[in-house]
Amino acid sequence: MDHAAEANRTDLMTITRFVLNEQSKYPESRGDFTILLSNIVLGCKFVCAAVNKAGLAKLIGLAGETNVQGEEQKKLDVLSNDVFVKALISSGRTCILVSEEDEQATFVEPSRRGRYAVVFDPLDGSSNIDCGVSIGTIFGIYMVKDSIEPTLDEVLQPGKNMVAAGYCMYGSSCTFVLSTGAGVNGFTLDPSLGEFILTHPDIKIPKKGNIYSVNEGNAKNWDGPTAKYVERCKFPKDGSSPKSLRYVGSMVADVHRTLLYGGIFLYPADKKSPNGKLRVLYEVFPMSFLLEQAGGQAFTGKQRALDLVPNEIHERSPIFLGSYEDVEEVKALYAAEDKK
Ligand SMILES: O=P(O)(O)OC[C@H]1O[C@](O)(COP(=O)(O)O)[C@@H](O)[C@@H]1O
Ligand SMILES: [Mg+2]
Ligand SMILES: [Mg+2]
Repeated sequence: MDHAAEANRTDLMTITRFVLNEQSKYPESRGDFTILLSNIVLGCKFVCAAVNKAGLAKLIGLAGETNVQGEEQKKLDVLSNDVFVKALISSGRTCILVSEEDEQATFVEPSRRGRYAVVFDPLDGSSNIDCGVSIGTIFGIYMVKDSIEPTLDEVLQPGKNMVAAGYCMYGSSCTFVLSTGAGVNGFTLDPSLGEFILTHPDIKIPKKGNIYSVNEGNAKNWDGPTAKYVERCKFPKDGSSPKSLRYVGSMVADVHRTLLYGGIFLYPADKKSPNGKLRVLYEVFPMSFLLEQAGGQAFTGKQRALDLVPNEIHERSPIFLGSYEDVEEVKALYAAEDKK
């Protein structure tokens, strides 16, 4: 192997340097975003370490509280939430925080306020914590108009207005995936260095995939278009081979695989949950932002997911996201249904 040529082709890039490079493209930038992101990265490293030793450090199991969603909180849900609230406030760059684990939004006290609002799911895939299956953290960032007297309107707005979104997956390796509106990049944590290194530059999702990802246990309650679409995945009429089913039950893990391999992830509405299960602000929006930035698309069953305007911070929405052509097929089925 021609090491020199190889060395000239690749770049040993940490996430800090990557974001500083991005920042240098905006001469007027004060570095606020870079500081905010470095605290989010620190929070992810902290949670990654806690997840890795969860079984040893008695961090498995329930915390004994219930969150606003009526879900029993896991110890790691509570710990991760505390870590991110601290990391975000101590960045001095945020004014509003919306967390899955907190009923109300947190308004940062004036002396520590900055001009970003952060919506986040501190620990996603909670049902998989105790069995050590991949889980993650999801976040979205808005630049607020008025950091002096911020109101909830700063976050109750379309996802397309976010300035950045990302997730960190705590799996066989710890992977941080980020978009600041100019493509999607993935970084892998080198535990020996404690550094996130650029390993997945400029991620582009394949136009079409051969994987579908859904909790088929809800099938009896699905609406017509969803049932028809999944039927087609299993019994294609166009002579193509059936899609493979993959479902981890952690949105971060199912979306990460979809982003890299292509295909579609869906959590549709059904008779039991007419708005689906996943939350608009800190699950649907960040993942839809990343998918669109990678060349895929995200659809609610009615509209482009990023055009949604939520009315309240824990609002849910059905979601179909993934490869462009696969989601296009779902959109056609809903359009046909609407015509009936
Ligand atoms: O068990 P179900 O109904 O398939 O739901 C799985 C979905 O619920 C979630 O676990 C909800 O997220 P939280 O774990 O953050 O509450 C998603 O990660 C996942 O996609
Ligand atoms: Mg979640
Ligand atoms: Mg969660």
